Amino acid sequence: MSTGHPSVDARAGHGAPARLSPHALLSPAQMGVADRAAPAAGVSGARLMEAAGAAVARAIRERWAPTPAWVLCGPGNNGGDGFVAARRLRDAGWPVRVFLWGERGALRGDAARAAEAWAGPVEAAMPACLDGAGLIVDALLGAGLSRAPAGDLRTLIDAVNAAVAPVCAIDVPTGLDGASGRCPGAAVRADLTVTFCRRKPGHLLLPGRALCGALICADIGMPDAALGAIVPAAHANHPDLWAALFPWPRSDGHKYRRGHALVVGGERMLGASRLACLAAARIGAGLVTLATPPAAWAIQAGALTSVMVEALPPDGALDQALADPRRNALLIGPGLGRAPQAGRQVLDLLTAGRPCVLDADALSVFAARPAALLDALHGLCVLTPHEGEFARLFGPAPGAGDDATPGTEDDKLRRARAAARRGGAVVVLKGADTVIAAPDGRCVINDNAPPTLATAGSGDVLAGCVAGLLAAGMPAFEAACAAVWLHGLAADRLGPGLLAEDLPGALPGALAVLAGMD
Ligand SMILES: NC(=O)C1=CN([C@@H]2O[C@H](COP(=O)(O)OP(=O)(O)OC[C@H]3O[C@@H](n4cnc5c(N)ncnc54)[C@H](O)[C@@H]3O)[C@@H](O)[C@H]2O)[C@@H](O)CC1
Ligand SMILES: [K+]
Repeated sequence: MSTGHPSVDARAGHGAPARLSPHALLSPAQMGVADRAAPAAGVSGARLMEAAGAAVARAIRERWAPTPAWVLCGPGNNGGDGFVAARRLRDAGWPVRVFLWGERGALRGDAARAAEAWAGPVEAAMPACLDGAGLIVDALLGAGLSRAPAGDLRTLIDAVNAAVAPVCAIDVPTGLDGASGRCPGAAVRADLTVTFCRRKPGHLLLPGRALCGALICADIGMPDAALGAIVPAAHANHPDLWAALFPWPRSDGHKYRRGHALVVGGERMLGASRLACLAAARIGAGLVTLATPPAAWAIQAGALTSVMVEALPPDGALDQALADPRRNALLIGPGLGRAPQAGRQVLDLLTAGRPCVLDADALSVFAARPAALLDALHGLCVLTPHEGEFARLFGPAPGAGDDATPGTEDDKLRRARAAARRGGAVVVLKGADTVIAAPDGRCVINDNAPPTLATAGSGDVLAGCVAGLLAAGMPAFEAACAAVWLHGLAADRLGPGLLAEDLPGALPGALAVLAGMD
């Protein structure tokens, strides 16, 4: 069994099923597979549903003081979880009312039994029923979303969102596609979402993440054997995935052993390449050299202290800069500009066959001829495009109004994975929900980046972080995951008001947190 992250899926022992990483993200369809496999592994669906509803009731009681809880149940097992949660809250002394969207007689299996066990009144769900609620529990639809909510359901969702009471969603806010994070219509906005067993990509990808509110993933006793054959849709970024490969300085090391990053800068936006250089040095490269057009040399040399600055020849040729093989990681893009020689420089760097980061203009300069870049990439390359740069190379994202079928993963995961496969390189598709994809199909979603990172120059810092870790010897995919995580943590520690130039100086604090996680 391969999960894409063998390093994190430890074997429990001889003959025991593999334990799926807690950072694995399972699509709703994969959760359904586990659900159906659970009884054969000794855990019935009814037991899972009881554990799920109990976990919801527990999470609610931990977050809110007793208040009238109105539970909206739908026609499937998500509704069944709602009936269990309602019973558990009532048993704890809370005032509870249950409203069903659909016919009572249409409930089946475990959900029907959960409704029986509730043994209380079940009213019809309609928008006016929300009056008087102190808390709304959304158990309308979960993993079973099969099309855009319409008609009555849409009206009900709108009413939930208009109500003043806080909302706890079971599994996913109704209307959210757990596979993609997209909402093919209206979706509930929750304050708390309680999901089960493992998170889904849609809990981390936007807009889904923003609809979930606080997220709790509860253990409901899913047996390992039921999860064993599943290859996760992705993983959530976490040091467990890459910390074993993190290139901490060695006590017997010297600066050359820590690697030498070469950054190729341009003639304008000089701060961009400086930010990248400082980040590369802070995160772990032993030496950093900035190769710059002659016209910018004096300014760059005057502004940088621990980074070496050298002038390129007037035609921008890189043979001299690349002559020293100890310059083992290359970065081009920040502040590069789109002059004709920029494209040639990018291709020359790729020809060197060394670990290489391509960012910003190094990508955009190929907008009119993406194949020229994509055919030249190799497995040691990391591309760090934002959505605009990505679209120039790989085509536009589906529009916001696009009616993707739920569960088809027509989203950032699919696009990043396809781009990585096409280029044969690691792709970091940036955003508040950055996705890192490898050509072999591994995919990681990052969720620690604060919105304050949306500021000029933060991408240059990220590109420098990746280059610094490549120079220090980390493999490309793990270097990209580590850089994105440390970049997010550094920003988070700075808080509001951060400028990109604060980030390199905040990396030591982020590195200290990482070191303390061992
Ligand atoms: N390990 C697990 O995954 C567990 C899952 N459980 C629950 O089971 C849920 C999944 O149950 P189901 O597969 O029954 O799915 P749901 O309960 O989400 O709903 C399925 C029903 O909704 C209908 N439907 C879907 N989209 C619709 C739309 N847009 N408009 C109108 N009707 C629509 C379907 O036709 C189907 O009848 C999970 O979300 C979770 O809450 C728990 O009971 C226990 C364990
Ligand atoms: K729900």
